[in-house]
Amino acid sequence: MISKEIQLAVNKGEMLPLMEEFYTIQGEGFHTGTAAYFIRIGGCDVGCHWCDVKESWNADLHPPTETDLIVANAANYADTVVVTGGEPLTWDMNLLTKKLKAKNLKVHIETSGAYDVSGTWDWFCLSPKKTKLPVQTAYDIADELKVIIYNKHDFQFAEEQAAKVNPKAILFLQPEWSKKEEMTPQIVDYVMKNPKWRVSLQTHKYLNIP
Ligand SMILES: C[S@@+](CC[C@H](N)C(=O)[O-])C[C@H]1O[C@@H](n2cnc3c(N)ncnc32)[C@H](O)[C@@H]1O
Ligand SMILES: Nc1nc2[nH]cc(C(=O)O)c2c(=O)[nH]1
Ligand code: SF4
Ligand SMILES: [Mg+2]
Repeated sequence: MISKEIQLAVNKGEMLPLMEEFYTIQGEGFHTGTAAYFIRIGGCDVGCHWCDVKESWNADLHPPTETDLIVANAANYADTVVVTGGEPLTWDMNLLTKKLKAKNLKVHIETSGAYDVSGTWDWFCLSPKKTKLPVQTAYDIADELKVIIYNKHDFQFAEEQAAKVNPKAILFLQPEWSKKEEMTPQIVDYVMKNPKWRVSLQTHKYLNIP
């Protein structure tokens, strides 16, 4: 059990359950190949059965960490920070993003968009999930839409999500990692037939980096 004071600080976004932070190369989506400092915040109850970071789900396993400390660490690395999780929008992201931006960092998010949007984002990557669809604001502000393809039906889901997202969003299809042998060729065919989409691969896994 954490104390009432800590719970209050977490509610205000002064502390966040930090799972890990690491400097690496953005592996996915529009900014693939560019250096970024990743902040992975614990806690998610969206429940994707193929989630590649299930250890993040239980927020209680990740120590509430001062937002100021997270920001101080991030500022020592690249000029771009990617906030991910878990589901970062489980928490109030206003203070974290305000403080990161005060250090002149560009602030990106990886999110399912399932919860109310907090924080100010230079890049908003929306990866919608069938189990908990995004809130309207997430569709409105998304810079990229990244749909995970686990089976054939997911192409249909991708089109439904593309119809909901703002027209400026850049559209990506990304194979679910365990199904990549089967689904990547189908994605390649699909993108050639439907060139409004682009292919996104989890390149960090091919590179053996975090
Ligand atoms: C682990 S999630 C964390 C952020 C947020 N909860 C979300 O889902 O967007 C980061 C990204 O990895 C994607 N992802 C998770 N598991 C995956 C898998 N097995 N194969 C491909 N992409 C995956 C998610 O869709 C999301 O775009
Ligand atoms: N290199 C690298 N790129 C990523 N892009 C999104 C990631 C995530 O887990 O949110 C991720 C990740 O875990 N590692
Ligand atoms: S929303 Fe993101 S972190 Fe949560 S289960 Fe799905 S992929 Fe994993
Ligand atoms: Mg990842």
